[in-house]
Amino acid sequence: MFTTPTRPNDPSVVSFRQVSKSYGTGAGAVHALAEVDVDVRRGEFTAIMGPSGSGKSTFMNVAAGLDDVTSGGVFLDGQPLHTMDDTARTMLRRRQVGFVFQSFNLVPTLTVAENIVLPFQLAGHRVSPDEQQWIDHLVHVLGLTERIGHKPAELSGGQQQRVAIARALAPRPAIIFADEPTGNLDTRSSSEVLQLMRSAATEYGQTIAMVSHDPIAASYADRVLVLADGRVVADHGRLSPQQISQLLLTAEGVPA
Ligand SMILES: Nc1ncnc2c1ncn2[C@@H]1O[C@H](COP(=O)(O)OP(=O)(O)OP(=O)(O)O)[C@@H](O)[C@H]1O
Repeated sequence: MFTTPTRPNDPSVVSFRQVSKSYGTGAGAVHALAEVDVDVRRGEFTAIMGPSGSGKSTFMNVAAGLDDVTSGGVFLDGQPLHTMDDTARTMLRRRQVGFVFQSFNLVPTLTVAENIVLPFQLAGHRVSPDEQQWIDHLVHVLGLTERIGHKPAELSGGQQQRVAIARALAPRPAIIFADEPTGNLDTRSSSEVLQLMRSAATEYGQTIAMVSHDPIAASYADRVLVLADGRVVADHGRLSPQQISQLLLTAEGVPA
């Protein structure tokens, strides 16, 4: 029915084909996503913006296979999430999706090193020498070498988020979803974290989709998507914070 799924060499990592997601039925139904057709392109850093309730979290949850669609097709790295069962989606997510959250979500009892290799352990996968080299490289470029044996509570917020980014990048997933990654950080740590995500896309070709309300954060992205009432109402290349603020003001006034 949906004929253009992504494949590993395709330019899209996530494809939405006429995706709708509703909560409830009848007059009281909420259409969190309404016939969304969009691709998240490989190697790009995409910002997903929009007012509260516009569907950003739903977009991310559906794209990551955490939530079912009501109708339409969702492809993640060429795999049709909408036809897969929970177990298959979980396996795919463990291999191909990294997450970075506002609240860092590190395991408090584990060291930095142990947190970073956690995705490998959850997938029941032993870290190969090549993967260990990559992890060592990430730890170095993310400035975590001195902190490798520390627990999260002994780190600043910015350092904790850098650990979360290392953990997300370590398995080289097809895509990293970042949900307000700078929401709990001061200005300086925010710009460090955003610059690191920017570099991950430019230098490693890492695909990143970031949900954010912040025009400054979104100005680091290659592409800015704006949702309103469950629809994509704007789709732009790189923009300045001022242009993004203006875009949000306009987009919020766009009828669904
Ligand atoms: N589990 C649910 N049950 C019912 N309605 C829901 C549920 N989850 C989300 N919604 C509704 O779907 C719409 C989109 O919600 P969503 O959380 O995706 O928006 P958002 O853009 O991420 O908002 P915010 O910026 O406030 O986090 C909202 O109207 C919300 O109330």
